[in-house]
Amino acid sequence: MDQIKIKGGNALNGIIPISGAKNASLPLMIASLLTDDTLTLENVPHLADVESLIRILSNHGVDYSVTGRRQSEDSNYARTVHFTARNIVDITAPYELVSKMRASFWVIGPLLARMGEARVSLPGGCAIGTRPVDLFISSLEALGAEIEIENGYVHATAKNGLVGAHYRFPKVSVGATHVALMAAVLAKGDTILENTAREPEVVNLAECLNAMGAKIEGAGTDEIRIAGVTSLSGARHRVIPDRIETGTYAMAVGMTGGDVLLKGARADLLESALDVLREAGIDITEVDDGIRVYRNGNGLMPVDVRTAPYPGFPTDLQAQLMGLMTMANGTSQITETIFENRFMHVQELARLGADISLSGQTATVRGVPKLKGAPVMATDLRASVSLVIAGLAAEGETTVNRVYHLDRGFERLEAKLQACGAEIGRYSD
Ligand SMILES: CC(=O)N[C@H]1[C@@H](OP(=O)(O)OP(=O)(O)OC[C@H]2O[C@@H](n3ccc(=O)[nH]c3=O)[C@H](O)[C@@H]2O)O[C@H](CO)[C@@H](O)[C@@H]1O
Ligand SMILES: C=C(OP(=O)(O)O)C(=O)O
Repeated sequence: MDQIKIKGGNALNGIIPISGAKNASLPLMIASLLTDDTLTLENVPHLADVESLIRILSNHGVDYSVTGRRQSEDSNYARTVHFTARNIVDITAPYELVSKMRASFWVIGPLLARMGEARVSLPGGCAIGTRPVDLFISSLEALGAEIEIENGYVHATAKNGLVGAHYRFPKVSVGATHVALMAAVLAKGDTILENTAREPEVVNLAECLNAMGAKIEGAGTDEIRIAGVTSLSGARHRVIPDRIETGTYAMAVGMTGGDVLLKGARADLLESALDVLREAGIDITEVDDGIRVYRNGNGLMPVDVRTAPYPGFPTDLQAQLMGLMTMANGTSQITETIFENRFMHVQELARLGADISLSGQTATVRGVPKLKGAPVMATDLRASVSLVIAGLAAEGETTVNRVYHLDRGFERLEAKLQACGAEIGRYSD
């Protein structure tokens, strides 16, 4: 199993290209199930989750092809991928595939809308919480689906098609918003969805669906209105830059000091996180081709933060912020409000010398003057990268085990950091 080894202490200086967003790519790829025409997505990152979803879509009968880099593209890696779901050959998403990646459950929306039936394995919980699917079920039922749960599978049917409805989510959910949106675009009549997630990835999906011929208004607000259409066509659409990768590297620079251009990043996608980093004393400026992050030798200020749905501080940056605050000049309080168990990184950061205590959903982080390298264990995607951030500043060597978690969501992490002066490498044991 691969390990990442880091020799801490080097400042980061240079350019880090920001990849296409994992959490935008996944729903966009799933949207290809809604049409028999080709959906072309630009700026799709090379990630384990993208590859897993390609396997799931292939099982439903989706063909895909990748085209090479074009003259206008400055990244060697961004891919343009074409997805064609000419014929859906299987409406079942089996346990073996869905259990590998939660977002694959989302195929339930387009399969139901296009085929009138879907049978999708329950995704189950994961290291960060129980993650139920009740909101997916109640919103699809509102659109006229009949749903039964049998043998670990959600079986949804709408033999005469879905019907537009007025539905209010009792709780904000990114995934359930994506799915209800993808289902409602092909429903008969109008749908109003209230208390919807406002995440930029929802906006990116709605723009793609509109380019395919859907009639959606209000994405990015808490009320989305959809006028159903009978069919969708293909389209060409670009995946937005990854705001979580952006925030992660900004925090890495905050941790080590240095001066880095996050090339292609969009500040408007993560204002609340950038505000927190400014409060911590990191210099952040929006420039023509991205975001410049700079910190000189001054210490970091502590911050108090609560995670919240967009536009609040993202839960997907909570672990990284905790890594950063381990070396602040004072005590920070970080409260997790989205997932009940997203603190697996606390004990691993403690192995590096961090002083963190947990009470309920709040972590109190007392800054220490230095961290010391140690072997640590990655437990989930964002927890893993918080250990990398801490390792970049720790004295001596940090070995991060189980790095397959990182490969789910960070494209070429070691190469990007090495290019800015970090001593970091991957080894197989
Ligand atoms: C692939 C992807 O985009 N994943 C993101 C997505 O996950 P995901 O879409 O799974 O997260 P949700 O927004 O749905 O979850 C928010 C909260 O709602 C709860 N919930 C959700 C659905 C449901 O039917 N019932 C229910 O109770 C969840 O357990 C959680 O406590 O948004 C999360 C919150 O920003 C991010 O951390 C994930 O990175
Ligand atoms: C929690 C995440 O992903 P997922 O919802 O796929 O588990 C994440 O991207 O941080």
